Amino acid sequence: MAKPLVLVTGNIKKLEEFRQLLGSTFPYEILSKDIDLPEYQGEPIEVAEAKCRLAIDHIKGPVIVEDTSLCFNALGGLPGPYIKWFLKNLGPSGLYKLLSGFDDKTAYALCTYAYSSGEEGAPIKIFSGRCDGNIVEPRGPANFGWDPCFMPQGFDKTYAEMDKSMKHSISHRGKAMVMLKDYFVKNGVPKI
Ligand SMILES: O=c1[nH]c(=O)c2ncn([C@@H]3O[C@H](COP(=O)(O)OP(=O)(O)OP(=O)(O)O)[C@@H](O)[C@H]3O)c2[nH]1
Ligand SMILES: [Mg+2]
Repeated sequence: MAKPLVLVTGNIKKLEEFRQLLGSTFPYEILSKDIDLPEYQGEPIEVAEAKCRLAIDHIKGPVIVEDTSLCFNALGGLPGPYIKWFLKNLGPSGLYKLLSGFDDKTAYALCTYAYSSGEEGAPIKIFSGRCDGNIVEPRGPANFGWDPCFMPQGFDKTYAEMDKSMKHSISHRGKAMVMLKDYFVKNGVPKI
């Protein structure tokens, strides 16, 4: 029997959105595993690849990992992959204040999925999704990370103020998931 795909994440909200986006009709079994993977430094793709390599060592089968960046254009793309620590220490309102000295409040959210079949020598496949927007004063429920201070371009609501189906239809994660699903539809999952 084929091994299930394992999404390795320690973040319950990411897992929740992953399951919602994947939908119930996805034809493969998905398990999740909370392994506290190290937070790597580097470009988003390098970070996702490094996480994926480590996840393969743990799972020894097909794995998916996700890394999320929030990039402020006025700061040359920072915090980027380091958003977790900025958020932890500053909160959404502190992220907004970080840009108080800049006219440019534009930012983009980036979701990078890295997938490997886990087989010896198998490549790591990358699927990225980007959503452009602005950093605003926090609005809406503070249920998930920086959602209250990110307002996607062309909308007057923050991610936090949107209902989930609206967020999913335009979000960084929603866009990455379209590509990930498309890959599995075309290639299937390995029978190992
Ligand atoms: O408001 C948000 N809307 C989102 O859609 C979203 N996606 C991720 N995040 C936060 O951004 C950081 C990424 O760091 P991250 O990718 O390393 O995740 P993580 O360490 O929490 O989990 P993982 O690495 O075990 O999968 C973490 O603080 C996440 O909570 C989001 N916040
Ligand atoms: Mg992490």
